[in-house]
Amino acid sequence: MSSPKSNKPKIVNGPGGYILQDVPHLVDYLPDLPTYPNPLQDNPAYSVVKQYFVDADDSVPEKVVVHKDGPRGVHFRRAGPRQKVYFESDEVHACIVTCGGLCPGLNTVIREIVSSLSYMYGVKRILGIDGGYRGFYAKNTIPLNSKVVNDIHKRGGTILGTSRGGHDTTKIVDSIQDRGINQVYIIGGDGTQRGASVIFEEIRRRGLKVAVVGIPKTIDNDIPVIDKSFGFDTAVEEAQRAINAAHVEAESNENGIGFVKLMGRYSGFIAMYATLASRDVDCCLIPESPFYLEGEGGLLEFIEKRIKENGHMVIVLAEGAGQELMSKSMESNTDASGNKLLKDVGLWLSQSIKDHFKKINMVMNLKYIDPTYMIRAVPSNASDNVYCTLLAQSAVHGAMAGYTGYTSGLVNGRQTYIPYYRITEKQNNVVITDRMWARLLSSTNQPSFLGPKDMPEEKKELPEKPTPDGVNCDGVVDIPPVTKEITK
Ligand SMILES: Nc1ncnc2c1ncn2[C@@H]1O[C@H](COP(=O)(O)OP(=O)(O)OP(=O)(O)O)[C@@H](O)[C@H]1O
Ligand SMILES: O=P(O)(O)OC[C@H]1O[C@](O)(CO)[C@@H](O)[C@@H]1O
Ligand SMILES: [Mg+2]
Repeated sequence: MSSPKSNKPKIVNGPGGYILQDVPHLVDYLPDLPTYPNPLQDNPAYSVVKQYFVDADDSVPEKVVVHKDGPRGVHFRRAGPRQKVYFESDEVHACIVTCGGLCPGLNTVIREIVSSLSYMYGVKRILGIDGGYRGFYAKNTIPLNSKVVNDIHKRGGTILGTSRGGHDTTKIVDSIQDRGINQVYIIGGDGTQRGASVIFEEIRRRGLKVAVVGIPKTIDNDIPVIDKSFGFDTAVEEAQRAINAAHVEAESNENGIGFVKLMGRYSGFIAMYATLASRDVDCCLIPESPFYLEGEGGLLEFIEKRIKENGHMVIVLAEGAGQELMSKSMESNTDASGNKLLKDVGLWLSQSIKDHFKKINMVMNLKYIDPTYMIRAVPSNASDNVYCTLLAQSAVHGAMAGYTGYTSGLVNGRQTYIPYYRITEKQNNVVITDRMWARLLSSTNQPSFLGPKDMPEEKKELPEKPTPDGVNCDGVVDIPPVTKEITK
């Protein structure tokens, strides 16, 4: 058994400040692995496609907006099939697991991983892990094939079941090893990808020929680097139904307020995009943008003004917004994964608004709509289905090509392989000093509820300054990277 070589990030530096934040490969710690011709070269569907195989040097830039004299910046390895593969078809024993909260498109991703493995690479042994990470050691597995998954994309949820908590690395890797699994596809959010990273490290430590692949899932869109997560568009679309209903109710009642609470624990993307899409919303409240209720410039003053002007209004609230305003006595707990369990800000804020209008003796009709789970329990829409298909196919191509320890993700419209540390190092949040939030503020014509002096310093997006050696590492972890120079 070979010993692991290095667990440091693989960084390749090139001319003009080019940086490739590369992903691990099985040969990093198993250097003598044999390769095989990719079976796709004999597949009639692909043999007609010119340049179907991805060039080994293809990479995708993280940032597409550049300055004339700026460095070329960070790049990720382009996803797709390679000429050579590191697994023979009948050698592959794959498994798929889904973890964390539900998200539209989970079943599509499962279906497409199974289809890609079966139809493109002739793989016959694929297992579903039942009920998230703990399913590896506490439950029976579910055999998967093209027939079993044929129409699952039409259903919401995950046919494999999901859970929070239960990540016992040793037991999970023991189970992988005992079952002879050599490709692990892990679909989940930020917590899940952290778990995948730990599993990968343990597999590398044990020197196993096992590819560990993450597929990012989160309707909150809180995973960094990627353009957006699958299911997000579907969730935003579904939220429109609630906002429409809120608008109809608000318009039809005297001084009506339609009030919609949407998901978004720490990141308010769903509320922001649902608001931008709808145009019926007068006020959007998200966790990243603090607000206050009472007094000049406060939320209640704004609501009163808008009602007096328009006779009705619609408010969209992300569940994580305004948590700090609620009584400290309303204790919050954590879930099995350690995520903060939120207090119900929707009910609390509805009551506060009602109390305010009672106090000023003004008629007001508030209708509170909480579609929380409805927006994530639906099957994915057409565009998310296509997205899920590309993600799943890319994930499979990467594992077959021997890459491991990566998340398959869309960056600037291209499929890429992203090293785990970039996915887990921080959370994706709405930057309220960014143009997108400004666009929302001008669309709703709501105040920011912040004076310029209150602007959180750390949220200000500073122009990127090159590091002294002329390259911009943009938050790369502080472990010294394994660096290689490209000279061409
Ligand atoms: N730091 C970590 N190390 C190992 N495992 C983790 C870690 N964080 C979370 N996990 C595991 O990942 C799984 C999913 O985590 P979590 O419940 O936070 O959901 P998630 O993947 O972030 O999805 P979402 O938040 O979008 O619903 C859980 O089984 C949890 O035990
Ligand atoms: O009730 P559950 O399943 O823990 O999920 C709730 C959480 O899941 C999320 O949708 C993230 O997946 C959050 O927005 C929400 O707070
Ligand atoms: Mg999460």
